Amino acid sequence: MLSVRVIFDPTQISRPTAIALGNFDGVHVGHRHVIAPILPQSLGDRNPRLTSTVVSFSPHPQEFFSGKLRSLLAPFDEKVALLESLGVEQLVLLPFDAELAKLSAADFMQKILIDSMQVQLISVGFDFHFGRKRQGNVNDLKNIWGERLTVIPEQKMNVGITDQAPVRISSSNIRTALAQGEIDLANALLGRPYNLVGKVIRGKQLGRTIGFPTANLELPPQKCLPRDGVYAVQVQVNQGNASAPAFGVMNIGLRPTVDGTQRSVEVHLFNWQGDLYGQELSVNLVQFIRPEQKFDSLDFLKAQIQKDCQTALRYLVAEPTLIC
Ligand SMILES: Cc1cc2nc3c(=O)[nH]c(=O)nc-3n(C[C@H](O)[C@H](O)[C@H](O)COP(=O)(O)O)c2cc1C
Ligand SMILES: Nc1ncnc2c1ncn2[C@@H]1O[C@H](COP(=O)(O)OP(=O)(O)OP(=O)(O)O)[C@@H](O)[C@H]1O
Repeated sequence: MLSVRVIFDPTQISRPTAIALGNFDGVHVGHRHVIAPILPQSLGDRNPRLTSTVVSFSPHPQEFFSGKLRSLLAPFDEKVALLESLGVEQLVLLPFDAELAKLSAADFMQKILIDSMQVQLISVGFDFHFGRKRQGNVNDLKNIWGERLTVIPEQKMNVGITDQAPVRISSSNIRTALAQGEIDLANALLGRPYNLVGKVIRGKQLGRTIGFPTANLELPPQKCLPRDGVYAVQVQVNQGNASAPAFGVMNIGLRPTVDGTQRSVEVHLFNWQGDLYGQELSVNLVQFIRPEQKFDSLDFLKAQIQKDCQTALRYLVAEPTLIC
């Protein structure tokens, strides 16, 4: 597979281009509909010269205006890997600054899309807006690109078994589902299990004293964490070029029983022996089991973790495959 080129400097853009425009945090099911028309396999023989390109802003406009970092479903490395797995050839990160924020919709189309990127084909979602104060919309793009513009209608999903209204597939709805521990919903909207990838770092090493050693994960600072509590998880232990699958339980939280003050993300792997320090774990969330609690003693905590492991195992064996 070709690796995706990441471009921060607009003079380096490989052009002419076929582009999908947007932020694409998490590269969820809706995003994949928007990206599909500009992938090399869709361009085919009709447009062999166009570079398949995703265009986002960096920093995200909300970060620029608020001065605050957003929490992300897929921080930079993860986003690049996800786009690469789809077959995207180029990710252009337009530097969002005061000057770009001031560009009118007409100037954005002329200076950025036409002059700088030589855009031949465009795909966007129905509600895409651009230019100063978000004044530009799909009609403005249509006036220039005509039939060469694809507008993807709103993608929704039926979830649950009752007569609930379909849910919009959006990064915001996935973040909300994670914050509420609704892992089934988050995973359905993403089209894959929500995943935490991090290096194993040293904890207080108390876990082994209660019979449940845990691998403490170091995650990218902007990674969106789900609700604090205990989860059933599928894990890949990445050791150099090899990787080994495992089941386990994960706790996210402050660990009030041992007077923890910093939020930690720790995983206990079933039937695992050996040191994991420095190795990378890729953890798929399968099911939220319970909120974190303060126990009166380590013995009570230990008894509860034993029950958590049994509960997790029931969910995990019911999962058809181990997808990482
Ligand atoms: C499945 C599981 C559930 C846990 N639940 C709680 C909990 O409800 N309350 C709590 O204070 N700590 C909880 N913990 C965290 C333990 O306190 C922690 O693993 C232990 O203190 C070891 O920490 P260490 O890895 O820093 O040594 C849980 C850990 C695991 C693996
Ligand atoms: N459910 C959807 N249906 C159709 N198009 C979508 C959908 N979600 C996103 N898009 C489109 O995908 C592109 C990237 O959008 P963006 O990343 O802002 O999406 P989002 O998931 O709605 O994010 P957020 O929830 O943070 O607003 C845009 O062109 C947007 O219009």
